[in-house]
Amino acid sequence: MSPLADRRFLKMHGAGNAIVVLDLRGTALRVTAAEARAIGADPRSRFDQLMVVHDPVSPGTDAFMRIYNTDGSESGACGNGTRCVAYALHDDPAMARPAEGGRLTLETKAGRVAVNRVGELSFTVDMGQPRLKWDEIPLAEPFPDTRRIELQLGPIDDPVLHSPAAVSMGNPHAIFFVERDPDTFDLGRIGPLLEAHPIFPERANISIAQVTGRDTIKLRVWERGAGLTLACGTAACATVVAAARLRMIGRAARVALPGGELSIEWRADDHVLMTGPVFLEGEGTFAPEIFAGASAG
Ligand SMILES: N[C@@H](CCC[C@H](N)C(=O)O)C(=O)O
Repeated sequence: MSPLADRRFLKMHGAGNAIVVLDLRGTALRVTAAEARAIGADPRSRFDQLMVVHDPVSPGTDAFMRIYNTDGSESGACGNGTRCVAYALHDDPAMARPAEGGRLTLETKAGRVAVNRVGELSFTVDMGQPRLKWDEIPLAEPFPDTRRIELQLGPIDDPVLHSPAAVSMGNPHAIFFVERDPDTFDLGRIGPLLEAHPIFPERANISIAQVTGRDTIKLRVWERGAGLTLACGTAACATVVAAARLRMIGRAARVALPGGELSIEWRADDHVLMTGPVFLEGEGTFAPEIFAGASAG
């Protein structure tokens, strides 16, 4: 029997990105990859990301977050999930602790992020500094320090999809800028091929972005380990950074995703701020039977 049986969770979304929040503070429990897959496979707790809240690790932080994709893999960052965790730590009666009011500092395996509440259901996350040098985003071979990767796409065979920008926001992103509506691309077919392209030994989140104005971008994302999602906060951040570096926009933009809109600002001090909504759909407890056969990591 999994120790997660009957544990309470929150079902939320951030701009359409499906998030489950699980509070494991005060315990030594750790979610295995198999348990994460089992939770995501149950329609009651279906998620794009499972955000597991642990006791803080470093001084000056409020909590440590482990972030799981539907395939059980872990990520160093999740923008939309971070806003959901911040909401839970502020407002959920079972999770909020009086000392946690105001600004929160949350830690992941990729580093710290600071979160400010800017509205009842709206949060701004300081996502930290983007990493742009090729040796800081996992790539299989050394590449010249040019702004884009040259990819041999083979089976994709679409002359428009070439030379993505690569940006790490604590997780790896490859962004294809295109001049037509991202909806006209078959991202469900292209995404898995690119996610697993041998150039990305840790795989990558794949974005198709259209700059629609001086401060507006339309974006669709195939997420590493999760597939097509309605929104991806770190992809929106990475896309604005890449577009600004390519002089396609200024340093701030509203990013329209299928599930909602995020406002991104790449500040002069190099930090990327992401502002967006959260929505609480409900809560539940994990049915013990979903973990049958899910004990292996
Ligand atoms: N949806 C997230 C990103 C989640 C992690 C990603 N799939 C990865 O594996 O890096 C977001 O809002 O940033």
